[in-house]
Amino acid sequence: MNKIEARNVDFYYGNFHALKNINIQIPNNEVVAFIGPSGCGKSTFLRLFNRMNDLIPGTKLTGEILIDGQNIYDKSVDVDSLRKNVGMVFQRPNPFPKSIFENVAYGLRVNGIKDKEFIEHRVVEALKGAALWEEVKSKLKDSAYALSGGQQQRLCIARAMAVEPSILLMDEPASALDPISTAKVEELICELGEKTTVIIVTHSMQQAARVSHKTAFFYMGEMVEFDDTKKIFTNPAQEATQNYITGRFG
Ligand SMILES: Nc1ncnc2c1ncn2[C@@H]1O[C@H](COP(=O)(O)OP(=O)(O)OP(=O)(O)O)[C@@H](O)[C@H]1O
Repeated sequence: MNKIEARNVDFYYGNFHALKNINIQIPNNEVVAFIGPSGCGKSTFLRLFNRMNDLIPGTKLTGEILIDGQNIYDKSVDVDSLRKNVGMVFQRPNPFPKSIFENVAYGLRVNGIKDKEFIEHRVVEALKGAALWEEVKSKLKDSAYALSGGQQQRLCIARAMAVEPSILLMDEPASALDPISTAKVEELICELGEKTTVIIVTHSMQQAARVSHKTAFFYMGEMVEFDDTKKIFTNPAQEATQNYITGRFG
């Protein structure tokens, strides 16, 4: 079964038709990149997978989004549990005004976990998984704001991963980072993709090529092409994709 499937998805902000009849099937434990020019709908589509667009008034969705075979817009779906299973990392690191430790423990506490040892274990594992442990192990009680931007972003990844989501959504996660931090985050994405389905929106085609197994190209609200990343970047089926990857527009 596919991990994520979109069937005939249309999405509107008021009268504006932002996504047009999107169909996609995303397998389990792969990294998928969404690319395309600014305003083509990548982030809008990404946010449908954890129902983040529900928070925007005047929006309308038709069609279905299935995760593990279940339509996540079904009335019976509990949105909190959905968001626990579908984590998200944003463009700018957004740590909470709390200690490094408490940032990562946050999701566990919100989920009602009280076992101190368990929480400690999970926090350490998540920080190690986010390749941040060595840099922060001696200052777990310090404010997260004392970290660099790149460290804060890895902290946000650790925070998202601490509750063990099976899907991680990343909206331009490295666009605010320097090249060294970007390389660390990219390495992390490759590792996470071994046990998590990762969807990453990126403006960097090099980044998409480095981290993803599959790539979807969007243009003006449509998904023009979805295929193996190698194919998209070497021999795309559509002329619009070819034009975009060769820098003829966007
Ligand atoms: N909250 C909103 N209200 C109204 N229109 C919106 C809203 N968010 C996005 N849009 C519009 O929907 C379209 C798609 O936006 P979206 O942010 O999904 O594009 P994108 O491909 O992620 O762009 P970028 O690469 O610049 O982040 C754009 O035309 C945008 O102006």
